Amino acid sequence: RRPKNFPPGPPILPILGNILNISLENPLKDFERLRKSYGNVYSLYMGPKPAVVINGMEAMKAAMVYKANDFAGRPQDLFINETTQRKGVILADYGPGWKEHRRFALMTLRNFGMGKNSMEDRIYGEIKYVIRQLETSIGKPFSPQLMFHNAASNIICQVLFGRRFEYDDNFIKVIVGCFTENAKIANGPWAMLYDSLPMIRGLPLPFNKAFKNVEKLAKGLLVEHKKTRVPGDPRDFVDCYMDELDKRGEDPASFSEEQLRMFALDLHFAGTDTTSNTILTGFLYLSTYPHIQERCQQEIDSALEGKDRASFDDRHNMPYMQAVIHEVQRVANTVPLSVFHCTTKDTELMGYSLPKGTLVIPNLGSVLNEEGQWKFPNEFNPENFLNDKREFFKPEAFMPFSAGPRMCLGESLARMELFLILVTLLRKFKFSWPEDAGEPNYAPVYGVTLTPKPYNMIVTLRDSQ
Ligand code: HEM
Repeated sequence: RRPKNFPPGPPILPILGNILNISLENPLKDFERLRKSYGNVYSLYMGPKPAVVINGMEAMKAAMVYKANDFAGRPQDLFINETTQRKGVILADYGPGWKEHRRFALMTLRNFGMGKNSMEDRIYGEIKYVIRQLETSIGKPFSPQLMFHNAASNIICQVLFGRRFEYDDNFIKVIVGCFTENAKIANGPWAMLYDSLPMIRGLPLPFNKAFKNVEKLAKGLLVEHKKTRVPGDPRDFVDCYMDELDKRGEDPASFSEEQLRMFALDLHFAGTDTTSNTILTGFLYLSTYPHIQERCQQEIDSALEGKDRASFDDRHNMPYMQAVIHEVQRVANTVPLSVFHCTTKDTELMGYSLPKGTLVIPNLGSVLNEEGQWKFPNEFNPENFLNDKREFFKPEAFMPFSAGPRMCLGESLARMELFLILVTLLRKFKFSWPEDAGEPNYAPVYGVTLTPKPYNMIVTLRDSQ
């Protein structure tokens, strides 16, 4: 039975809780159905463990922003905690170790924004390769999945390790291979069963593969850097962290090499699928909404006239492009259930009582298409981000990066990538839907990140190029 004044939800079965009420393969539709029955804040039992699902902007802000400290924890007893050996930043609990690492990452990423070898340069370094690949595919059906995945991976590698990797490089193949496999396990029924039924955790079941993968990943990650770094002259994020370790000397607090290994893997993981799936969603819509693509191109041509390349600052002269990118993020709903949170103390939300340690699932998708928050909640329409004067504006319900103290740490990098990649490619190429490809299917494949179904597009050089 639910505790007194706990959010309502479907009847709870012994041992199983509510796991039969939701599809373990894709719970999003079930979450929507349950919201209709039980309201914006309801509860589900994953086996014996209660979870509270938060839906809609009002409840999301009430938790993530107005009661930020109460809701900024991360659960510590899930399958994914085991896979990260309780290190890194994404899953770190709310406390001094998380705070120090988050602050360090934000500061380091901000510093990379400036000067020689800036973030923009690092992103352009990779865009060159994307252009080269598109040029070799002119006129033929081309599947962009792998290309954008590798590009996003390489951009974050430029930041972390100061270099990109050829697409068949063994180092990156191992990282990507292990992550892909772990993401599949973490999304699949085995992880859900691991979390719901503690008695099966010691058994030799498929989830054990994920723990082995992480050991394989961490091994050897820093070897090359340690050999080649010049203290005090950092080339990249890893060097900056090592300098910080030197600076801290005997008293490193929460900083350590083990932390750095998991931190780097965290950032690579968080920065790859998210960005690449958003870009893929962008090209899926742009190639099937040619009139929107053309309007973007007209604006790009005029805003960048006489310029070699776009800079992130140019976005201020491109309200339509900005609206399109934000609308892509809205419909992409790339991280639909955010990262799970946890209450840090006994608290209240929308009149319900939530004890300390309650697992919280922020249903970001429910805000991104919430009736009443958007002019056109259920269609792809950049007007959602344009006001009567045709200026770009950002409705409060735009929360693909979540909100509050745990919100995405890579937001500024991600926004820069989306802008520079989309603008540069749209300036040079036209993207069309192949005539024989049938109706486009916009329904994504469910996972920690939503992925568009594989598709082909036809790339041609624009007349003006
Ligand atoms: C379009 C791209 C991206 C989207 C939609 C996205 C979305 C998100 C979301 C929804 C969260 C969870 C926030 C929460 O728990 O409340 C998150 C966390 C995080 N993201 Fe992103 N992200 C993107 C790109 C990136 C990039 C490029 C990086 C790498 C620098 C990154 C690093 C992180 C980290 C480290 C966290 C954990 C923050 C913490 O727990 O304090 N993300 N992101």
